[in-house]
Amino acid sequence: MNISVIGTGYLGATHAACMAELGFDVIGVDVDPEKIDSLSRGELPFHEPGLPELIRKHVDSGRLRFTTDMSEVGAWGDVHFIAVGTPQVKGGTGADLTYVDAATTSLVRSITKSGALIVGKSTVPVGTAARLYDLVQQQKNPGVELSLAWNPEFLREGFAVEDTLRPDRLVVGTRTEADEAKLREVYAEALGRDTPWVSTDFETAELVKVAANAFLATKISFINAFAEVTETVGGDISTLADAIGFDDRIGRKFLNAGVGFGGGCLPKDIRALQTRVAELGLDHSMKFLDEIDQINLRRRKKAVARAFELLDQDVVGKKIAVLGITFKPLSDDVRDAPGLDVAARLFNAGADVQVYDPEGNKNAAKRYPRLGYVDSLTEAVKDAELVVLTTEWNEFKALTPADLQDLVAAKRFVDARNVLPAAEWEAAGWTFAQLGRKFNG
Ligand SMILES: NC(=O)c1ccc[n+]([C@@H]2O[C@H](COP(=O)([O-])OP(=O)(O)OC[C@H]3O[C@@H](n4cnc5c(N)ncnc54)[C@H](O)[C@@H]3O)[C@@H](O)[C@H]2O)c1
Ligand SMILES: O=c1ccn([C@@H]2O[C@H](COP(=O)(O)OP(=O)(O)O[C@H]3O[C@H](CO)[C@@H](O)[C@H](O)[C@H]3O)[C@@H](O)[C@H]2O)c(=O)[nH]1
Repeated sequence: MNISVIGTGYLGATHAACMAELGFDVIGVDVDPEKIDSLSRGELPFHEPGLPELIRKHVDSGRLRFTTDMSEVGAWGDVHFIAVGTPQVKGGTGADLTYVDAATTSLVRSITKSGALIVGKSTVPVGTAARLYDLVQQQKNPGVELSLAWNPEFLREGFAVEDTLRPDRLVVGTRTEADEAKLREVYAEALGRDTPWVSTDFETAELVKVAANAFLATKISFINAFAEVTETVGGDISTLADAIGFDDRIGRKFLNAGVGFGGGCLPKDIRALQTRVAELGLDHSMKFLDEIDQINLRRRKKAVARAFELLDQDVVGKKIAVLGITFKPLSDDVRDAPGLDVAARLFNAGADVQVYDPEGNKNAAKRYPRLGYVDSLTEAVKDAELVVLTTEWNEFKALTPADLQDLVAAKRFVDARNVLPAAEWEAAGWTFAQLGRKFNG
């Protein structure tokens, strides 16, 4: 079976390489020639653990190729996955579907192989698959049988390869048994490992994806709302999370309080869901997600407020080291990253911000070129009046007071991810603040 993947970003490049790993011949298609050049050389243009090795392996074996020319896959592919971006629309809160629409239209026009199946993987508002199904039927070439299915993706950046090869569930929305059977064939190896297979209609498949992300976002903002309370009355947010997490109906995962969620998925997906549901006339059903968003955004302001408190409300000209700029560890992705937001706010307030992230500096510099970027933790913290930890890379989680005390100008630390032992830092003479703990100055 020949497989094409349209869109070779974080999702598409991973999916293409993993499909090759499962034994298929794969072509990845993208409109970005630089991305395609890099992938064709076997080089991954972004950071994702384990993926460079897989891309290299299958480019070398000849099983994986990349092109900017859609017509190459039209006569060749049996299954075409759509993995292009669905970012937040500029100036609004809904999903921008122009890339999905453009990719589908140009793909459909190029397909000459009858019996091919187009499979949407991008995260889309409910109703998109049905609309695209009609578009496919209207625009397909004469004499060509073509169908469409929706197969949302649940991979996490940082674990993308593992999550694709060993997914915790597979969800497929189809309109015919033949389409479902074809997708079973694609995923036969994963299913051999007892992966739950959820076969459903288009609408459920689309909604499962955004429901999962909305639930995860809600869990994070739930604990962060309690962090606002413990910051005021005292108490320890991590102990609270541990204690409720022992109840396996609740579970401890995604209850880490801190500077909140970011990335290319959770923030835009909860906004797009609310927007879509309101469009459908159900203004109130997802209104709570607005509060989830607001709680999350307040966490970034709180991290900045803590920095101000530690510097006696005067940040102008003060050197502040910001450790971690990506939205989470093991990724170079800075889309809607809380750390980058915090760094930019401190810079805009007049601080001399020096950022260090093991993988994210390059992407962050494209968005905020005026921040200072350095290549090591040591350079970032040297002579700093304040250190702010915003992404919990292992390198930062392993820090001890002794590592920094001779480098900094003043022993002040904001741990905005609550990953360091506060008592130890305080005992070593640091003015040490976390989110979700009362700060007594
Ligand atoms: N990043 C993740 O972890 C993840 C996980 C699950 C689902 N998703 C969803 O997957 C989709 C893609 O996300 P991403 O993070 O990979 O985005 P991305 O921005 O990294 O990649 C999108 C790619 O699509 C390409 N593209 C745009 N228009 C195209 C066209 N007409 N033809 C061919 N290529 C085109 C872009 O050049 C880009 O390389 C989104 O809907 C996202 O919500 C992402
Ligand atoms: O307890 C927690 C857990 C996570 N986060 C933050 O939440 C964000 C998102 O984390 P995560 O969900 O691990 O990252 P993504 O790679 O964006 O993955 C999410 O978004 C993807 C795209 O839709 C989905 O496929 C995944 O299932 C879903 O977890 C990050 O900023 C984390 O720092 C917290 O603040 N506290």
